[in-house]
Amino acid sequence: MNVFRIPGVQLHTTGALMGASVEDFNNAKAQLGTLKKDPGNHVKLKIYALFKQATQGPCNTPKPGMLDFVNKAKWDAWKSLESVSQEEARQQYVDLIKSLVSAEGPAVATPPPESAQAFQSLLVTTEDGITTIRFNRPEKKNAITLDMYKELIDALHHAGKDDSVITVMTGSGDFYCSGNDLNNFTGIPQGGIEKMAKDSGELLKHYVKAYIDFPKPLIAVVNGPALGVSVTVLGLFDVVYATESATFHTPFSQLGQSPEGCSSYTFPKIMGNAKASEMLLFNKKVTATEACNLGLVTEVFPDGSFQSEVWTRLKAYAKLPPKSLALSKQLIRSKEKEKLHAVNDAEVERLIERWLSDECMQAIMNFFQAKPKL
Ligand SMILES: CCCCC/C=C/CC(=O)SCCNC(=O)CCNC(=O)[C@H](O)C(C)(C)COP(=O)(O)OP(=O)(O)OC[C@H]1O[C@@H](n2cnc3c(N)ncnc32)[C@H](O)[C@@H]1OP(=O)(O)O
Repeated sequence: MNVFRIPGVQLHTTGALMGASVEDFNNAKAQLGTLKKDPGNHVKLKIYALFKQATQGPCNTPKPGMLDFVNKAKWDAWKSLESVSQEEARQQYVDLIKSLVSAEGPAVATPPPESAQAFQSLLVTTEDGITTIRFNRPEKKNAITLDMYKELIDALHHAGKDDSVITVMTGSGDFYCSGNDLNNFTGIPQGGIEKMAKDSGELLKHYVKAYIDFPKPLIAVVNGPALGVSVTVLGLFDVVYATESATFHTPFSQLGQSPEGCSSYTFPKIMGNAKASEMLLFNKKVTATEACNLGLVTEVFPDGSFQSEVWTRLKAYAKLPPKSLALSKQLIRSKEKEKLHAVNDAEVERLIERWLSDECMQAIMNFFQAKPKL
């Protein structure tokens, strides 16, 4: 029995684990004991929670008392992963330990690999020639906060320059991403609501620009339902693989908003005006198969074999000549880059007006007053 002792947190590593990569999991566990630097309480709690979720599944112990701070923090961390499958938790555990160990790499002059950057709401790893950017707020269906937009811009910037061959975006837990975090528009900051809308517009413009200008093959692994801005930017990906239970929903008019992510141009181009209008104007939620028929999704896989089939394929892609891939992608995308930037500017300008509208404010209040979900 190995015990990795963190003050107040003990991980006893016994018992059989589900799934095929017990060896990876055990290796990660062993590597945990070699860490030289304390990764901090936030990361330690995440390690603890992922370990429990991977080995025992959803939290099944009674909630500790309020004054039992350490055990309550551990309980909350584990509980927050209740929608994460054991297989997913095990993968995240392995990914997180790898990123911590690679951050400590050999003490040499070269900076630690970009993939080692620890983000608050993302899990970014580089392995087998693939940089994976994983939305990592499963307890909030991977909704994107303002800071998360900045982290995603940063992660894409580094992925575009690191030594990986392709970049993959996917989600933790049972959702791919539920789009913009609607809390982004609730607190009115200093400078008032106009400044908030303008600043959000600038942030969104840079966020979408990061996709337009991304230099390498960018692949979405849509592991569950996708909403809003996580759907609209799919038109800027090179390949979109989806599990059969995934859905794609852009509830803009319901929220008093308007399309972003260049979808006002890419969706009609991909699927025709009428089908694009059903999604972007009339809030039609489509299944993975329907999205594939529309051309938004490249291929749909059975839920049971999705992860293994897709990652086997992606690892094969990552063995291809990197410069040929990047330069061919740029050839395909360069013709429309100017147009896409102009569309992004126009969409952001419209959204700034929408965010200041009564329609939008009322729609967001409705959401938080627990009106029927979208
Ligand atoms: C810089 C600014 C850029 C802005 C760019 C604009 C983009 C446009 C968009 O993205 S529009 C789309 C926005 N997204 C939504 O409107 C989705 C809202 N969420 C829902 O409808 C539902 O939560 C759901 C369908 C995604 C999932 O429903 P389910 O019943 O399965 O789960 P819960 O509702 O209980 O969700 C679990 C907790 O997660 C919180 N949450 C989920 N999505 C969001 C979100 N987008 N924003 C904020 N919070 C979200 C939900 O509130 C629950 O939290 P709780 O456990 O604390 O209650």
